Amino acid sequence: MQSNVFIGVKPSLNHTVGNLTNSNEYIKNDIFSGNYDYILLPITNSRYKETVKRYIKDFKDSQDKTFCSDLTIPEPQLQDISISPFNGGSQEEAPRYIGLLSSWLELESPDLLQRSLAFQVLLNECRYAKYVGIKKLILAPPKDLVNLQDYSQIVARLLNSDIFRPGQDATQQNTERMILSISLPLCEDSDPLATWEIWNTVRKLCDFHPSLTISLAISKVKTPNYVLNRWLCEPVSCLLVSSSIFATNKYGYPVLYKFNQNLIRKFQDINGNSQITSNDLCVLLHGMEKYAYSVNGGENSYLAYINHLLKKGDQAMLSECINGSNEPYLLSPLKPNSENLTNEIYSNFEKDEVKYDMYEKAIEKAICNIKNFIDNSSQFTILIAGAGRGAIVDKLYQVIMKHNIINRARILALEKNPEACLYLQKRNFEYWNSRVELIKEDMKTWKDPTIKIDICISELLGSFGCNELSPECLFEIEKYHGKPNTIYIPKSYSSYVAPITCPLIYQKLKDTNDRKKNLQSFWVLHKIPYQVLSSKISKVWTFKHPMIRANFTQQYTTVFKLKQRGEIHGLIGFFTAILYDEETILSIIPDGHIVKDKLENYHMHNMENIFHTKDMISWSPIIFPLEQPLPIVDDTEVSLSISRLHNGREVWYEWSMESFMYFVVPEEKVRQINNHTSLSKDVSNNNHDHNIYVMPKTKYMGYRDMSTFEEVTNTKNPNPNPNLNLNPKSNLNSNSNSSLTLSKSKNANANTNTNISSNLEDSQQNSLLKNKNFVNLTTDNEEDEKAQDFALQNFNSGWQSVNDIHGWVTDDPILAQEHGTYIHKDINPTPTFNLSKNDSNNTHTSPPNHYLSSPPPHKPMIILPQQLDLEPINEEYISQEIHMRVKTGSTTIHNIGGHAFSIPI
Ligand SMILES: C[S@@+](CC[C@H](N)C(=O)[O-])C[C@H]1O[C@@H](n2cnc3c(N)ncnc32)[C@H](O)[C@@H]1O
Repeated sequence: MQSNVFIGVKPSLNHTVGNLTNSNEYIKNDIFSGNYDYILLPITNSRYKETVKRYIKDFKDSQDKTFCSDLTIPEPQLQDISISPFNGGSQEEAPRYIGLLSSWLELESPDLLQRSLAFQVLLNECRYAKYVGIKKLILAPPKDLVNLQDYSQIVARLLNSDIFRPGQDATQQNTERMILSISLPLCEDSDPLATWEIWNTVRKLCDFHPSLTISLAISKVKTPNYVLNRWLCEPVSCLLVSSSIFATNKYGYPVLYKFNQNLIRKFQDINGNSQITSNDLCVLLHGMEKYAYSVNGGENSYLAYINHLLKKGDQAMLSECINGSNEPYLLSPLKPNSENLTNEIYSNFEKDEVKYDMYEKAIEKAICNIKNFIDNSSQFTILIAGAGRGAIVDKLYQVIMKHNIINRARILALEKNPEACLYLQKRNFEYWNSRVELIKEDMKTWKDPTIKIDICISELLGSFGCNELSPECLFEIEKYHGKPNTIYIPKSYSSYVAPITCPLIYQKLKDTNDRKKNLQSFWVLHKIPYQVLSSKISKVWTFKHPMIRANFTQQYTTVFKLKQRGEIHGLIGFFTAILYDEETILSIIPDGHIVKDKLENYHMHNMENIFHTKDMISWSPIIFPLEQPLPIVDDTEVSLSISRLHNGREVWYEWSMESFMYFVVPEEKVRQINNHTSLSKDVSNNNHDHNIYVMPKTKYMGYRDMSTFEEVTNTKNPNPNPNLNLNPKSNLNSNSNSSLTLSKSKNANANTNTNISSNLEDSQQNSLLKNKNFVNLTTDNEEDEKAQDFALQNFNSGWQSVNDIHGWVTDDPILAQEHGTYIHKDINPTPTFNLSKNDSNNTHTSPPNHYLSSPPPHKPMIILPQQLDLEPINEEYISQEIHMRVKTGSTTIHNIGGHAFSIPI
């Protein structure tokens, strides 16, 4: 098994400028020797930029053309393009490119002409890229966060052009899509989720277009886990790896810090699970020429190192694959009560040795227990309710033989699936000595007054526990065949939920024909990345057997705390089942989560069983999606209501959520508000002065766009959350449900620390590299300490890597110093392929060009709370602060009346 992660390179300027033959040689040598899978090159060069600028100037000067619609930007000429169109079109011959779209364009310009120009240039570049067979294009990030909508509008127009429409093959199946990938840093130092938020905004504005992806620049410092986990859920096309984030090992070879090795490994692991075709991950190396002199092995040693990391990852994935993991999927849950399972499904189930071993253990415990209180001569009856093809019957038979009680045990195997019954007949004859009585019945209607059961064994559990109707099925058995002391295996099962972000699922379901129905149904998701956003997973209900009363309907309301902002795309659902006792528990709750049950008991320690049953593969989690994603800010509280409903014919689930945030206000101010209005009243009706002060304790939320900033500073009452203005006449007004409630709860403000680990490569790279005689990358622990951090101090953030990729450089030393960009005087506008072969008269007459004519686009403006003009805070106020709970959003009630999905009884 291979992870399908590719390696690409942005060739150094030395290679791409100057001697044309050299540049071709570079590309040919490295691509064709199989070292690099991709080369990143600009689609057009600066000659095209000059042509376009001249054209726009002429356009402005001309009297008769004044409308943007009159503007038609010329397509690039041969001298304007950097990627050869002369590769004959055959896949074997063609080097594979990732195209870099022009970064000098002003997508967010207030000048409509500039925006029209930007769109047309990009369209020309995309069209050319499609012609030469490029599948991935990288677009520079927005330069100005005020105008994300304008930037996104151009992106959306591109994506909705025919260029990004997937081709059709002869069978009318979708073929590969062209990918447009926006480059951004993986993490923003001052606000780790800020760049994710930029991406999320653009992606939403572009309506989750399936061709829109992200290319992430890795930084030199450790990315907090919650940020990394967030990105792992996104459609990431490229990891931009600058040479400046490497350190050197004791032999002087470049190596990545342990946390960045792990980061690449995690992306490698998840690659291919994104549900997006033609989006295989590419690790893109760049800037190697800058440090080639500082490392052993020169530029090639970076490539060797990344190759080595990926091979190691492939090997690890191979061993995981042997342990049962497979392809990602999103499936409608099985309904074994109303539909018959196929042979293939049974055989897949039966591979799960862990589950059957746990059943065996539980059965043995139950039989030992029964032996204790039934006298030696008495018989007892054991029923396997829903025996399938007999895997649990096998286990029971083994236990009975082991305890030598075959003459005392009456074994009944009940199954309603006629095909599975054939299997049972065969096994009974071949393996069970015909000691098993087969009953071909539906257990809900099976009534034999002569049979009372001592042990009832079943496996009617879905990913959410009760969703395969175990309660309804077993209740009928209890009613007609139970005894007061019948042992039930499982004896209880519980369902759990947590709010998650899972944009890939939302994107997938949203683009289906029956969007509304699909976004209100529940699904089993396997190996598709998601992130639990809440601090805890909540137990919602438990079914116990015997049930005594037919309480099939359940309802649960709970509150989750969500520390980091994001978007909720649904609820993830898990189950646990106690088969016999605390030692025989099945659980699909992923490890490392805190579980909250109804009694507010928090299980963390001494509850090993609350973690995922090791190596059990039968069940994947379930997702209850949201029809519209619910956006949340930092420190949000989400209230959830979920119900299991039953009308005698069907069972279905309904779910809804509301989000709230807390504002910290001095009690004095609250009293002022109170004097004007009752607190539970709709805020929009209040007309008092909203002179609410923001306490410095309140965590800053989200990046701020400048317009919001200006607005709040003008009023001298800055509100640190751009998503919610406390003035009831503005934002809250739009939500007719908005209400204010008071709580004395404390504001949780823990910040995640980012530690820079100095753990370096500790692996057996030697063996891999033995056949490469130029390099030895091995380090050992002792030597790790001596790792040399050779990169320039300034050059380690993701933004710098993004700048480097897009050639956002300046020759102005002051700007360079200010923005951390390196200085490079000139980027030659000549194309990188050899024109002379085809057009010997062609000369390159463009003037020397500085890539930037305007100040370099660098880091978008991110304003921190310290920079806000806060009112001085009196310490006394802090002791008297009150937290105001403000509703920030709500969903509809999903699947009301079971209209989207229900499970027939
Ligand atoms: C999840 S499978 C488990 C099969 C088997 N016990 C095993 O673990 O390999 C559930 C089985 O219960 C059967 N089943 C579900 N509902 C039933 C019902 N109402 N009456 C009889 N059998 C039922 C299904 O046909 C299926 O074979």
